[in-house]
Amino acid sequence: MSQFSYKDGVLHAEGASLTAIAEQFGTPTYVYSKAALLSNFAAYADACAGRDALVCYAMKANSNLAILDLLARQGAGFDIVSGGELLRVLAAGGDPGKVIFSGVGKSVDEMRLALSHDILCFNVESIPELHRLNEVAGSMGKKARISLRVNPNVDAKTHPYIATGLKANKFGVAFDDALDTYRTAAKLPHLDVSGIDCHIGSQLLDDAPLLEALDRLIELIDQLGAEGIELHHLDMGGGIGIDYRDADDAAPVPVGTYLGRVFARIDAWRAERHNGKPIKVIFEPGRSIVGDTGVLLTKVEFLKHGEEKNFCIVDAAMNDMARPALYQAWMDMQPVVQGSAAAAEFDVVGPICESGDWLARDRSLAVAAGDLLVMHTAGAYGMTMASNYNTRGRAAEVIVDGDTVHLVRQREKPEDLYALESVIK
Ligand SMILES: Cc1ncc(COP(=O)(O)O)c(C=O)c1O
Ligand SMILES: N[C@@H](CCCC[NH3+])C(=O)O
Repeated sequence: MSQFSYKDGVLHAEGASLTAIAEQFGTPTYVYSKAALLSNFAAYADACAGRDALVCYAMKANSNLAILDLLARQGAGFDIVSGGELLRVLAAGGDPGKVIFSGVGKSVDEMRLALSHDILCFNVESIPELHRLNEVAGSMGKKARISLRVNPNVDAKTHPYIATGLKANKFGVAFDDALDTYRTAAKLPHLDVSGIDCHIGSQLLDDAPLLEALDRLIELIDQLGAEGIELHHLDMGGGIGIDYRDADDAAPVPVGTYLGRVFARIDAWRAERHNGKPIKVIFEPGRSIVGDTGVLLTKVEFLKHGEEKNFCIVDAAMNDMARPALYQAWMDMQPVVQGSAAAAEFDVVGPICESGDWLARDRSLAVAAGDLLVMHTAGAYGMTMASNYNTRGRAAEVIVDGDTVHLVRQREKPEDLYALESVIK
């Protein structure tokens, strides 16, 4: 159930009115619902109950410390892609023993940091990375647990910029090279070959491609087992999509249904071909944990009636939310107060000097200058992809818990944005 709903014509996040939040904290502001976050995580935790499974939240989707802290307290692990993300997990009190490290370009320093905190596993994406990790671990007198990210060459049927499991993508080890790469890994003295993983793309509404990828991973686990290379975990990556409320989109498969299908396949395989041996299952969801927990609250600066189009110019921009500009993503917009003006068709745009600075196109909106608008389903890949383009400070972030609103990130002040710079004397 959405935690964002109208009460007496005013949009609320849980028990807090978005008008009051804008008055207190200004705009643009990301507003998250704690109840929505906990309920999304519970969908994964419930489906994993009683099983050897771990949910490693892909924190690139939203890495605010308060969100990490709430998830860590629910038992979440974390999927990280940089040393900086590991530092955030530690700062939020997360358990490094539940951290997996993904990404194609891990640096020596990042490997050292992760090894010094004894993370659960490195998801390795190439042979040169295997050698680098082996050397770094050796120099520290450690063994690094690794899994290979295998590219199952499955079409995820999502936007090309967020599909990752095709041969043409930079990610993972090619399926046909995987056996050889495992053989190489197994010979390296400072690596402990522990698992296999894949991640075929993001915002998948159907789980069929994910299950196809699972079948391919299982095939490899069988082949490796026959050579004496025993794997202890299987990591499905992230990818389950969410409902952006776009009427053109199909409904996403529910999380519980998807996980149920994964476990059913794994159980059948273990019973029939794996001699009942255990295998831990890891998931790396990002968007489906945080996407619908947040809105971006913004104010209308001006309405501008052009020759061909009407523009609703707001104080949020592509630096706050890049998804429309980057992927032509459709994000739902609604006024905070219902019925303040007659509806007209607008492009909702920001103040940045780029024609690509738009948040929504061709939308019927009943708004006047000075009104508040929200962009829905903005909790994932919103704030984490924000920038300071045009020397704009990034937005504030608040979390609503019942009728209490907690400021969890202050608005950046423009005068702080050049603090690291200096002129040549
Ligand atoms: C390796 C990896 N794991 C997990 C995720 C999280 O994906 P999603 O937000 O679609 O669940 C991503 C991002 O697509 C990723 O690259
Ligand atoms: N940033 C993308 C998703 C990419 C996921 C990272 N592998 C989005 O906003 O949809």
